[in-house]
Amino acid sequence: MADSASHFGADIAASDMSPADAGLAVHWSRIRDRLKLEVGEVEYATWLKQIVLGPLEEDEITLLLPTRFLRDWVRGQYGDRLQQLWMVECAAVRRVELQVQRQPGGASPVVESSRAEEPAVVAEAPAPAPEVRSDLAAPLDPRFTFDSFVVGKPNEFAYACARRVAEKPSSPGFNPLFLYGGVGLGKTHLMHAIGSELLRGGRVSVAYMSAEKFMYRFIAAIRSQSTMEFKEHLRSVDVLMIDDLQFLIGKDNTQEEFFHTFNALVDAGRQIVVSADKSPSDLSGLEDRLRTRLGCGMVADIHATTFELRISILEAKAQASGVAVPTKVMEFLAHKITSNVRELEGALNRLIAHANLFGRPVTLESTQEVLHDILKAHDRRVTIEEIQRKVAEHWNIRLTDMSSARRARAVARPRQVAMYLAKQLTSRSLPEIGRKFGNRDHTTVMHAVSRVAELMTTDAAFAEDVELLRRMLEG
Ligand SMILES: Nc1ncnc2c1ncn2[C@@H]1O[C@H](COP(=O)(O)OP(=O)(O)OP(=O)(O)O)[C@@H](O)[C@H]1O
Repeated sequence: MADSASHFGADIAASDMSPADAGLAVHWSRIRDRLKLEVGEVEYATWLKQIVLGPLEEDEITLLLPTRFLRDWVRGQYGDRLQQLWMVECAAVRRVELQVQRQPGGASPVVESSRAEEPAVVAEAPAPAPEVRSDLAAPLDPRFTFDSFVVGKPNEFAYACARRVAEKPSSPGFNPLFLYGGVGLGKTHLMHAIGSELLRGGRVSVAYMSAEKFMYRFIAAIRSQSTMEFKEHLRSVDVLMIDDLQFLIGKDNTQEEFFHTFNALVDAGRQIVVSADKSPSDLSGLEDRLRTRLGCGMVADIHATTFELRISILEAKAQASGVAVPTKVMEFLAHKITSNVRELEGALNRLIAHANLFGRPVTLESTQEVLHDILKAHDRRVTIEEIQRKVAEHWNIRLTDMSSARRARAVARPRQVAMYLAKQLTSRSLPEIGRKFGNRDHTTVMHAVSRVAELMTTDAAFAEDVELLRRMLEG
């Protein structure tokens, strides 16, 4: 720990660390470790090592770079990734701002904001980009293997296709392999797994890069007048994998270049693997001829995770970490964090780091404490209309009776339950709730809330009904 504390200190703009700064430093350290793994030591040392953590203001974290050139380059190449990593790592951060750090001694403020005078990133990209020639592709993350990929209903087809390509690249019907699905569902993981598997078998050359990187590398090659080398290099690989193809939408020249590379490779019997957030036919904004070609091989989608898959993923990741995570905690997380695997994994990693750091077991209570910010962000916002609909369905009454003047118990009791749940599950005030129930007075709502609470203590079946409704509404 002493080691990492001094390491953080060196990377924080202010020298005195408040507890909030220390928390940010821990987040930043994890993000840097992750980036290092993703981009490799050399690229990290060249471009990212010099970033210094700046202040968090509202939901915007500032990262400082020593020169304008570096700032623009980092923004162009890694801006989105930094933003994604921060959002997953720290729920308080929604935006990342990259700024130039002024040298101390001048009268100017410590940082120079430059959003308004934003030059196009590409326009300021470095003239000769040495790695365009030497290191075109991004390194593969050694953790993203087929073995570490948890298979379930939502991803079994994509997994099977990926395995097939890794075993027999360029098989008819599987070229190109087009993987698509929402954010953080495992597309990149599967692509890296294909690459690692192929490299393990030797004899093939594999190039993996994000579409965004493809674009920057292409533009850098134009600037350094090395497009021929760029083209030749890409056309010499056995397997080309391009991640997040949606980034090419609207980038006509780069699309054109990709289209030609694509054709040259497929015609030469090489394998292409592409990922995107939508299917080829839904990627409007891509040139038609490219879309058509992308859809010509195997198109496999990764669906949103199910509860069962989330549990299996948590089990596998917890087991790999060596930290005991109770089933109850996994069920709680799988229930609460449904958006994507990246967030689920981030939450689990935080719990594990916490348990290791303090030598305490993971419990439901510690989970709620350690993850309070993430859990808050995932709290479902239930509306009064949803509550009214569910309650009306449950007792088989008309939705309009939620606001009608009818006082028969068969109608009045469900209405009271809906008011009770509206008070429990939303942040609406009593008068606001009253208004949604046919302009009733707030005292009527107050009466309904206490009546339902009272009945729940005396009538077990009724209490069960209300609890069931609450669970359904909380999602
Ligand atoms: N089925 C799975 N088994 C194990 N880990 C998974 C699975 N699905 C996703 N992950 C993990 O979730 C994280 C996010 O996955 P990945 O980066 O592959 O998502 P993605 O679909 O490429 O997202 P994006 O659209 O943001 O590029 C990774 O750490 C990955 O290892």
